[in-house]
Amino acid sequence: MPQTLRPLIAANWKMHGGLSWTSKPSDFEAIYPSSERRHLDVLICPPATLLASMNDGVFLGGQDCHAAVSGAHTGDVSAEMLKDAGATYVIVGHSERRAGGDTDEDVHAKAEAAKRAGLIPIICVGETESQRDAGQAEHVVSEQIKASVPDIANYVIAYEPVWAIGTGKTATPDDVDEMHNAIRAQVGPDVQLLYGGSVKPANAESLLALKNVNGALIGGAGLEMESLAAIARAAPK
Ligand SMILES: O=C[C@H](O)COP(=O)(O)O
Repeated sequence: MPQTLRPLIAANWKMHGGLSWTSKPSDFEAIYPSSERRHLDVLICPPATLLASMNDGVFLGGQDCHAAVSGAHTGDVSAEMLKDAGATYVIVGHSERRAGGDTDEDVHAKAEAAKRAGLIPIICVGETESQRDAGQAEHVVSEQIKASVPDIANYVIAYEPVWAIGTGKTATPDDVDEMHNAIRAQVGPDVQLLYGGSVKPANAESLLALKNVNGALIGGAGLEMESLAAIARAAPK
């Protein structure tokens, strides 16, 4: 089925990588040249320490931000700092940050901070395994969206079932289809919806072919440029 929204293939490197890895985005360009991928966008979200050293033909993003512009917030990075270092996007509300204490209200404030700084927030939502088993998945995700998404025009939603992250368990295309159709009905036609959770080259095509899946948020398989490129190549043209 034709997609109306441009695919976004996003790699979240989490706490992996160092300065010796800075050749990787240029490796990506060699493996899958931008001249062949004008129909999609590729984003790499490295650790903040690497952002300023990367500038190789893909979009860059942060993995989290503080809601304030600056101040006495030891260890934090503001959206403005990410922008200054070359970011276009920032992930907010990743389940690994929510597990560390981020509430929907925090995620809402961080998404507003992203807009203030001129970044596009990728707002993550997703249910736990016990919530899914209890039949609450759609309700949980809908409530997270209501509470986490501010009144801004330009944002991305990443649906990441917590039980599928880094586990090798991928939601079935039917499960993803059902959830993404529900999210689409809630947020309207203009918001890119990414699926995340054990996306690999082997399952990317079936997930990216779904009508309301407009890209992927990739953890482990996004660390290697070959597998990231294979996933990107699976996106519909
Ligand atoms: O941000 C990415 C997600 O947490 C997915 O990670 P994963 O692809 O390793 O399951």
